[in-house]
Amino acid sequence: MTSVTVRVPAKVNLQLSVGPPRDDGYHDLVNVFHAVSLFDEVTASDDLAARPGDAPAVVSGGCSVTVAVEGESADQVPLDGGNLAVRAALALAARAGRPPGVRLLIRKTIPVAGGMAGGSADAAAALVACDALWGLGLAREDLMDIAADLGSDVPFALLGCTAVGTGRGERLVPVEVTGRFHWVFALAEGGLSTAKVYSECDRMREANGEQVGWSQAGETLMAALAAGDAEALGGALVNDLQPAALMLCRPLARTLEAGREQGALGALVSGSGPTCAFLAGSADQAAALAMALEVAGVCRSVVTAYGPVPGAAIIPARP
Ligand SMILES: C[C@](O)(CO)[C@H](O)COP(=O)(O)OP(=O)(O)OC[C@H]1O[C@@H](n2ccc(N)nc2=O)[C@H](O)[C@@H]1O
Ligand SMILES: Nc1ncnc2c1ncn2[C@@H]1O[C@H](COP(=O)(O)OP(=O)(O)OP(=O)(O)O)[C@@H](O)[C@H]1O
Repeated sequence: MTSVTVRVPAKVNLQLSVGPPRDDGYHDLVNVFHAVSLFDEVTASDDLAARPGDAPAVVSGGCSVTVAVEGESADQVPLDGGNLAVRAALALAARAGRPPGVRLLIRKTIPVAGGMAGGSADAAAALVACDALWGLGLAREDLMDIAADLGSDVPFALLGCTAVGTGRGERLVPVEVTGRFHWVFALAEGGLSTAKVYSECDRMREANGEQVGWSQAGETLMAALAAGDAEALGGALVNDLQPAALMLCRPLARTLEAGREQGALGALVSGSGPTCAFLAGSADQAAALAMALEVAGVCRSVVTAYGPVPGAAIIPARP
């Protein structure tokens, strides 16, 4: 039996500027992605023998994919063709002369439907793992193309670190960052649908008669990243989806306020939410802030992480 394990990070959006809805239903973005040290792992193996308790295999074009999920909110992750990692394996197989199949095991730490691109991360990890397992050796650009078809956040999960995404968020330019930034994430009860948050954003803008102008990556934000200046970065964080996420999930306003009161350098909803992200000045300050948020009881649970970290990468086999 041969297996390949890939570790892949979550993301937080440092700037998420959302344009008007396009004809295809998507929105043009200026999306400053930042990969943080909260990781899922995806193991791809060629052991295709059925095991008791297996979900039915998803078969397409002669390729059979079985998936199992462990860890954070595993019961909320689909085990059928709706699983993004399964879709990734099948998309790669279609491109690669249809290998017989793969068994995927996903170990989740990234919150499900939390605005931290957990499903996208698993899709990116499955691409890298299956590419290695099947000995395809596809070029990064080819994996990036397949990733972009799977979802707007998937290419960034391959790339990692910090990058500006335009278009749907799939066209990426890496950003130079000095040092390491320390984050606290307040995980919420339940999740938010990304599509619903975008439509709520459109609805609120229309109701408020808001005109949406052209945007670019913020100069203060870029300078803060280049200088490794956490205080400046905290003041420059922007998320256009935040009002919509707060409208759909009212308790988040209190979570953000609690973090600000406890001295966070910046506080915002991560992507489409409902996870809230807080920037701290050091690892010690992040630990203290995490403790204070736990005590305040304003969320389901709290985790700390740092960024930037690299994108999906193979890790050595465990003995
Ligand atoms: C909110 C973010 O996580 C920020 O990085 C992303 O923009 C969402 O990326 P994602 O989850 O990979 O989203 P996709 O799977 O591509 O699209 C899901 C849904 O989100 C909406 N969507 C997504 C990306 C985008 N640029 N405009 C959109 O309007 C669309 O309704 C789409 O049907
Ligand atoms: N491998 C996967 N892990 C988690 N959810 C998945 C996966 N595959 C499919 N899904 C489905 O996708 C939905 C969104 O999950 P995900 O964790 O990717 O959300 P998200 O982090 O809010 O995404 P994003 O930040 O990219 O908008 C889930 O409710 C789940 O039904």
